[in-house]
Amino acid sequence: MTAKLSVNLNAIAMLRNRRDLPWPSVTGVGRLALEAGAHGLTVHPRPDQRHIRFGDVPALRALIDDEFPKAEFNIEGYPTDDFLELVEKHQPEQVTLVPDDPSQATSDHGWDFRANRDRLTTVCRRLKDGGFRVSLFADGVPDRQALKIARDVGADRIELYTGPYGGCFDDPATAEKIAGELGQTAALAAELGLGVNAGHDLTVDNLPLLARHIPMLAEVSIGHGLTADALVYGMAETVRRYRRACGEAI
Ligand SMILES: CC(=O)[C@@H](O)[C@H](O)COP(=O)(O)O
Ligand SMILES: NCC(=O)COP(=O)(O)O
Repeated sequence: MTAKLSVNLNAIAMLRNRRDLPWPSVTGVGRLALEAGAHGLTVHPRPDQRHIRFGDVPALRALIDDEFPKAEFNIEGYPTDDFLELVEKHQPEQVTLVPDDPSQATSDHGWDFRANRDRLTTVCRRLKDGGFRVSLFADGVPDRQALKIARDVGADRIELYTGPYGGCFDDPATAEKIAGELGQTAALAAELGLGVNAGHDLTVDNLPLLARHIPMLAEVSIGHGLTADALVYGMAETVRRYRRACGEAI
C-alpha cells in the first residue's frame, strides 16, 4: 500500500497570522498542494486559534468540494463541544481526535485509551452516527489491550504519533528502533481491524524507513517539515518529493 499524503496547513496559517492581512492564503496554498497531487488537506484548529482559525474551515471545505472532489479533508483536534460542532458543520471525510491540552505548544502524545474509554466511546459514537471516519491519535507502543480499546470505542483508524521518531533524525540506530516499535504497533492495530495513519515531524528523509516498517500505512499528515521544504523548493515540487517519499511512482 502507498500512503496517501495529506498536507497540514497549520504552519501556513501561523505565518499568515503574524499580520492582520490575508496572506499567505491558506486556501491558496491548499490549492497548490492539491494541484500537485496531494491526496488531502489537514487542519488542526486549537482553541486559541493561533494558526488555523475556525473561520478558515468553510473555504477549505469549498475548495475540496468545488475543485478537488476526490481529495479528503481531515480535521484534527481535541473533542470539545466547539470542535465537534465545527466538524459536524463542515463534514470532513476524516476526524482525528487528539488528546491535546489547550496549553500545549504542539501535540506530543497519543490517547491514554484506558483512562479515556468512556469519553471516547461517547464522542466516537456521535461522530460515527454523523457518518465520519474517525481516527485516534496513538502512541507508538505495541500495547494490544490499549489498541483493542481504540477499536472497541468505535474508531476506524489510529494515527501513530511519530514525534519521537522524527526527533531522532541525527541518530539512525534510534530511528530504526523506534520505526520497529511503530511497525509493531501498526501490525497489532491492523490485526484488530484498525486502519493506520501516521503524523508528526515526518520529513521527506524519514518517510521511506517508516513506510518500510508500516506496509499498511494508509495516510500521513505532514505540515511542519513540508512547509519548511516548500520555502526552499516551492509547494508543488515539495508535494511531489513527499509523494515519492511515500512510495508513489511519479
Ligand atoms: C496531531 C498532530 O501531530 C498535528 O496535528 C500537529 O499537532 C499539528 O499541530 P501544530 O501545527 O499545532 O503543531
Ligand atoms: N497529524 C500530524 C500533522 O498533521 C502534521 O504534523 P507536523 O508535520 O506539522 O509535525
